[in-house]
Amino acid sequence: MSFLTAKSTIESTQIFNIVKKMPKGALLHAHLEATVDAGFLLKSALEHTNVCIRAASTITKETLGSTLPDFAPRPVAGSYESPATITSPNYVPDTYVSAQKVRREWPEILGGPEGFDRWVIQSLTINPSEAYDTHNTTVKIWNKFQSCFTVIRGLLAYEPVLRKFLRQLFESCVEDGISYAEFRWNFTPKDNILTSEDGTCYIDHDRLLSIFQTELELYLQNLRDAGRSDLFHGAKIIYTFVRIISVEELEWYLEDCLALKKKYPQLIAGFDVVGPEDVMHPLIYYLEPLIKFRNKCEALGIDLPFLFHAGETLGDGNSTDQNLYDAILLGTKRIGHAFSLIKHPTLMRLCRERNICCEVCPVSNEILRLTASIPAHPIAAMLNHGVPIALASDDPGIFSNIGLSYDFFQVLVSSEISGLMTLAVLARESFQHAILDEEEKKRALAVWDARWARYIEEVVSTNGIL
Ligand SMILES: O=c1[nH]cnc2c1ncn2[C@@H]1O[C@H](CO)[C@@H](O)[C@H]1O
Repeated sequence: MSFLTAKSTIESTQIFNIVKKMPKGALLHAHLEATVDAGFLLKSALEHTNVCIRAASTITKETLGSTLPDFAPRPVAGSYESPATITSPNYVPDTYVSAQKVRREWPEILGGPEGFDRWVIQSLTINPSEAYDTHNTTVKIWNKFQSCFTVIRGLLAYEPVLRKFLRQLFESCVEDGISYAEFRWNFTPKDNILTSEDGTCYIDHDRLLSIFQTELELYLQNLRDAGRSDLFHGAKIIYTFVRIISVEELEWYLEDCLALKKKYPQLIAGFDVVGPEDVMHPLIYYLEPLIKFRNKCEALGIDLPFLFHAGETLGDGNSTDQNLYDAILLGTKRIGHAFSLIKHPTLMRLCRERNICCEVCPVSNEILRLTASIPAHPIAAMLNHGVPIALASDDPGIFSNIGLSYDFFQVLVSSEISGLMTLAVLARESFQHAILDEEEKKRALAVWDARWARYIEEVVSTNGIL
C-alpha cells in the first residue's frame, strides 16, 4: 500500500509500536519549516491576535479549493484589518483580517470554524489523493509541495509562533527516540519577513539563530533539570538557500553563512543548496563561488562542510543525476537523497570508500513520486552495496511522517532481509555521520548503546521472543 493510505493501518500494528519506541539516533535530513505537525502550527498561530490572513479573492464554495490562505503577522491587530472577513462578499482581496476573526466567522456553509481549519491544513499538507492521483507527475506534486512552504512561511513569520514551533520540534524528536538532529534552514530571502513579538521589527538571520539557540538551551536545561539529559544531545542548523538565485546573489549568502558560522560556531553544521533539482540550477551553475567559498573556509581554518542534495530524480544522465558527480567532486560530506546513485557503480564505490553518507528519505521519495512503493525504492540496493546510509524524514510536517518511526517502519517491512538489527545499525551509525566532534560522538554512542540494551529488554519482556 502507499504510505498515506496505509498510515492508520501502520499505526495499528504491533511492529510499528515496537519501532516507535526504538532509540533512533540522529536525524540528519529535515527541512526545519516542515518539521512540525500542521495542526499544531495552525493552533499556535491562532493563539495570537497579531497573526492575520488574506486571500486573493473572497472565499466561497467555488474558490475555496483553489485559493491559498496567506498568513502574516501585522503590528497591531485591528489597525490593518479589513472590516469584512475573507468569506464576506464585501471582502477587498488581499487585505488582512485577524486569523482569529476569520476562523470565528467562517460560515456554516463552509463547515464553520472546523471548516476553516480543514482549509488551512489542506494547504499545509499533501493528502493521499494529491500524492497518488491528481498530482501525478513530479512537477505537479512539487508545485503543490512548494505551495505548502509558502503558507508555512507566513505562519512561522511571527516570533512567538516560531518559538512554540521549535519547542514542539525538540519535544517531538525526543518522543520518537531521536537524540540529536541537524535541520536544514532556508535563509532566503535576504529581507526576512519574520517579525518580533510586537510585530514591528523584522528579524534578521543573526537573530533567527539566537532564537533557535535560546529555545534549544532552554529545552536542554529542562531535560537536565528533570534528570533526562540522556534523551537529547542537541541540534544544529545546516545553512541552505534555494537553487533559483543568481551567482551574484549567492556570494551574499556565502558571506552571510560564514559570518553566522563565526558567531555561532556550535550551531552551524554545514552548507547546502535546496529546491527542486530537476527544474532549478544544477550545482555546477554555482561551481565558482562554491570553490572560492571552500578555499576561503580552509584558509580561515573554519570547518563548514558541504552537505549537498544530489540525485533526487528519476533521471539518468540529466543535470540532477550529474549533481551526484559534482557533489562528490566538491567534497560533500553527505548526500541528501542520492536517489539516482544506484545507476552509478563508481559513485557507490566512492561513497563507500570515502564514507560519504546518503541521507535516504523513503516516505518523501514516495510522496514526491520518485517511487511508487517502498519495495521499489533503491535503498535495498544501496544497503547491499555497502553505501553508508542514514534514514531521514525530509519534510514530515507536510508528508505526515513526524519523527523517524514511519521511515524506519517502511524500510523494515519492505524487505525480507532488513530487520530490527538493520535499523539498529543505521541508527547507531547516524552519529558517525553527524557534524559532531569525536568526544560528542563517543558520548552519544555510549548513551545510545545503553538505551538500545534497555529497549531490547523491554521489547522482549512485553512481546516475548518474536
Ligand atoms: O526533498 C527536498 N529536496 C530539495 N529541496 C527540498 C526538499 N524538501 C524541501 N526542500 C526545500 O527546502 C526549502 C525549505 O527549507 C523549500 O523551499 C523546499 O524547496
